[in-house]
Amino acid sequence: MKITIIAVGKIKEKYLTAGIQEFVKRLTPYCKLDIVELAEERMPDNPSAAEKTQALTREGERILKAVKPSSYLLVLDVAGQAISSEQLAAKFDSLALSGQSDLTFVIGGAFGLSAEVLAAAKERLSFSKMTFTHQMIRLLLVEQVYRAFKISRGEPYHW
Ligand SMILES: C[S@@+](CC[C@H](N)C(=O)[O-])C[C@H]1O[C@@H](n2cnc3c(N)ncnc32)[C@H](O)[C@@H]1O
Repeated sequence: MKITIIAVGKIKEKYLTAGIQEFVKRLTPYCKLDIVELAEERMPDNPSAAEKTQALTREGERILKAVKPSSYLLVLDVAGQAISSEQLAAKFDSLALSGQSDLTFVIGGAFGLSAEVLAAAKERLSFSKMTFTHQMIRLLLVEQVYRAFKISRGEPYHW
């Protein structure tokens, strides 16, 4: 399976970089994983609602350009659908069975994702009702992708 994570913004915390790298390494036998990091749009201090929307729209255009049209697009969105790790594993399996082995996950920046990106997604996934930083959610995502492969293969992990 080929998995691409498109993420807006850099990881600045060393402890998160180390955690993400660990799961990227662990995922090597299970999938080909690419992380595409896009720059955050510049925003004035205390942006107005219109300035935020404009910046999100520009960011969204760059995100959508980076998504391969044939890839199955899942976006991470606080207001999306909450699913279990087992359901994520089952989703990977059913997509692979249906011939879809190219998935793209998108993580938004500090102000979230544009309406266009949300509308383009096949699925909007929520990791809980709580909001995480874009840096933290990247670690959570790679761990959940790893967990999904372990579940799907019936391999031991910290259940
Ligand atoms: C700091 S959050 C953006 C918060 C923004 N106010 C919003 O409502 O989208 C940055 C990105 O992290 C991801 N994210 C943060 N918390 C999440 C959660 N609980 N579930 C899914 N994605 C989350 C989303 O992709 C979001 O665009």
